Amino acid sequence: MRCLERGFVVWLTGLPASGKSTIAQLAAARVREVGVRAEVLDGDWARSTISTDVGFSRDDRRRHLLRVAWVTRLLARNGVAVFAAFVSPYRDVRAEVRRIVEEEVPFFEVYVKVSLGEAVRRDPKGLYRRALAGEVKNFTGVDDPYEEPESPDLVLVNEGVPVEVSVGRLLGFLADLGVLPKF
Ligand SMILES: Nc1ncnc2c1ncn2[C@@H]1O[C@H](COP(=O)(O)OS(=O)(=O)O)[C@@H](OP(=O)(O)O)[C@H]1O
Ligand SMILES: Nc1ncnc2c1ncn2[C@@H]1O[C@H](COP(=O)(O)OP(=O)(O)O)[C@@H](O)[C@H]1O
Repeated sequence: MRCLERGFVVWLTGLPASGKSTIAQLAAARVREVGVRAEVLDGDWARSTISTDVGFSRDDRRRHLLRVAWVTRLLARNGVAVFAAFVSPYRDVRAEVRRIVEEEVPFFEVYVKVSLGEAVRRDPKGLYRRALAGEVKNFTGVDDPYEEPESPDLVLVNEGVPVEVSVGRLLGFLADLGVLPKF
């Protein structure tokens, strides 16, 4: 497995259940298939390891995401293709994340877009149901904001299409930019 001359960070943002982690995992697997090192970081991983001390208030999410940004930066500057999948609902915090990462490596904000209705229908963890019942507070999309990206590098409408289509679009985008070999 080889490192890239220059790694990069793909930052997938979107509602819970939009498909961020699935796209990140499948994209990383495809990158590894061509012999390049790839890493996935997502909310489930970070919140059970380096961010066990944070909840879902605005300040907590910010502290958590800036910490993650530094981890992605360290990996990418060592030649890893990094896929970070976080709800990251606030525009200003995403801009801070970008500033941290872009000091050293390319950063691409990718908006994984689905309607709230579709996210609620998927609800793989049953959290929307609990949030709508008032049992979970500050849940993004229900009683907490999701600020849509205004100028993302890429939008993946991950609804009404197989997830593989979104993965293909993401890898095509990265190959067109020349940061990854053609797939
Ligand atoms: N209140 C609240 N709001 C949003 N999400 C919640 C909340 N409570 C738990 N969860 C689950 O935690 C996952 C989001 O974690 P993240 O670290 O990605 O969130 S954030 O970027 O700090 O906003 C998110 O998982 P994903 O579905 O992977 O996005 C949820 O399953
Ligand atoms: N394009 C798609 N069409 C239908 N279901 C999808 C699609 N992409 C992902 N999913 C499903 O949506 C659910 C949430 O995906 P996940 O990757 O966990 O989202 P997130 O990381 O954004 O919370 C999973 O059950 C996943 O299999």
